[in-house]
Amino acid sequence: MSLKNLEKRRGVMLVLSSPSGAGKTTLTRRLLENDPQIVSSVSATTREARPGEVHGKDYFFISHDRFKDMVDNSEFLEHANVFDNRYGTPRGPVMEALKSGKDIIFDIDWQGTQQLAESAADDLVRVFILPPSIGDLEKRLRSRAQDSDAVVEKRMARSADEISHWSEYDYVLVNDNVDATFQKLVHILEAERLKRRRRIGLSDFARELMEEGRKR
Ligand SMILES: Nc1nc2c(ncn2[C@@H]2O[C@H](COP(=O)(O)OP(=O)(O)O)[C@@H](O)[C@H]2O)c(=O)[nH]1
Ligand SMILES: Nc1ncnc2c1ncn2[C@@H]1O[C@H](COP(=O)(O)OP(=O)(O)O)[C@@H](O)[C@H]1O
Repeated sequence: MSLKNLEKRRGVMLVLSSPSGAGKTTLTRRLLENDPQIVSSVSATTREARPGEVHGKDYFFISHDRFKDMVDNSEFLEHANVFDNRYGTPRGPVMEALKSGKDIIFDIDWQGTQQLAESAADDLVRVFILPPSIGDLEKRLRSRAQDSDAVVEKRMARSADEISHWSEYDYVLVNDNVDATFQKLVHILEAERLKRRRRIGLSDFARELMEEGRKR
């Protein structure tokens, strides 16, 4: 057996959740830029695009009617209402990515994470991002300068609710220094990729080693 076969593995479904503004999007972008083995799940949403956001890259920006059709046709792996809008993970691209041995990163809230935990517990790795303080969270939302004051207020008002789900996650990172947090995320992913249950080629490899060992 070649060592190449040993590298075969099931993809990781890496979920990042946090209160809005804690840094999920920043960390996701960095991971995608630095690691060709991971792709991102592009959600569909009924919310308006922010300046600079690209349809099909950041989100699929769709109407409420279209969203409802997709729900009715079971096209979502999970979906939820967040901040008066609807958000959902299209099923097809996730299945394709996992089949081709890629990892896939999801920027979804606690409701979506719970749904994925029901349907794909073995593949899931859940990471919760906390801000160093509520003051920092607000500063980050305002400095991002892409939402109106009213929208920022709404996101801040929902932050405690989102944070209350922190203990449902496998890992919790406090995003104080973004470089340090990113390194921790990379280490989590590396370790999860090495987990025995994901490594499809391992049992054949070990069996062959044992057979050869017994012959000596
Ligand atoms: N359940 C679920 N939540 C999502 C999905 N896409 C985005 N979200 C969550 O919706 C919330 C709002 O996202 P967004 O409007 O982009 O604001 P942001 O959190 O400031 O980036 C965040 O908590 C996201 O994680 C999805 O497909 N499903
Ligand atoms: N560790 C950090 N320190 C300071 N600012 C940060 C840090 N991480 C992210 N930011 C900034 O905070 C704002 C919100 O981050 P973002 O990644 O959009 O959060 P989320 O996707 O969780 O809403 C952005 O302007 C981003 O550049």
